[in-house]
Amino acid sequence: MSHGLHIKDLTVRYDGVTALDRIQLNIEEHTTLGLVGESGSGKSTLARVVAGLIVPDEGIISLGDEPLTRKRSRAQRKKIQMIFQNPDASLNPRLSIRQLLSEALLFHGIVRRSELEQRCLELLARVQIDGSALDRYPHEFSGGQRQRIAIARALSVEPELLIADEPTSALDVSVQLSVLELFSSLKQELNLTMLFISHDMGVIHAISDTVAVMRHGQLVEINSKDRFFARPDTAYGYQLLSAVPKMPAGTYSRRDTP
Ligand SMILES: Nc1ncnc2c1ncn2[C@@H]1O[C@H](COP(=O)(O)OP(=O)(O)OP(=O)(O)O)[C@@H](O)[C@H]1O
Repeated sequence: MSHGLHIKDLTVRYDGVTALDRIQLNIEEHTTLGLVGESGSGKSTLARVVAGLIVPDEGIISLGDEPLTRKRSRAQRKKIQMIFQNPDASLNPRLSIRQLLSEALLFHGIVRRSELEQRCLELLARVQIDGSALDRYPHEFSGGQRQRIAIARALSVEPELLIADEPTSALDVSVQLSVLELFSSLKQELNLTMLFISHDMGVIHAISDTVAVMRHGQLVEINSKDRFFARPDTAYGYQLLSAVPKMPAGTYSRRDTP
């Protein structure tokens, strides 16, 4: 089996409700899969089960040749990191940025203590946060900056797969684009393999190589980004694309006109 993520017959039920129904999916190494679908279609459940936060009822998740066990080892947990919609989900408010980054680095034995500070500064630089942040606390930063710090923390352990579940949706519109641009540049620089969830087709277009469409717990279409946006294979894919509001020419108000 090639590197990357491989999912076979993955099923998750919540109290009898089938949230994921025999999902088959591969994400090739160094590519980004954009996952779309209406609210309640199962996107977050897929993210959480791949991240190991939910145990599936059935199915197999493998990274490269390695099947991930139901109870994951520390080494397996390190390999898949997740960015949430709300960065506070992964940033303990009582820890300084230095502690937040160091904790993960030491826990997984990534660096020696003597190299910690240097590595923390490199991680912050990678997400365009000034080194003076090290001894500050999450609440001292804006939402966009906190999301950058959460990204630095996720990247600190050099994961094989990064999962981002609506990572820009909770941010001010003014910073959404800059965080998306950060994901795009990290993707290039670090050759990341990503599962990226968004309901925003513009975001999916900007970041994805492949697009997967979920509906009622099933994957109904998997397509290359270019093909999906030019001509989706399914009527449902087409419906999702046509629901995107378009700005018809000539609708700018006078105030916006230079
Ligand atoms: N903890 C839970 N307990 C019971 N049912 C759940 C739970 N989490 C999700 N569900 C149900 O599972 C289905 C899939 O939900 P999920 O959150 O994965 O969808 P989603 O596509 O991520 O939606 P959204 O875009 O709104 O986040 C829905 O029917 C939802 O109501």
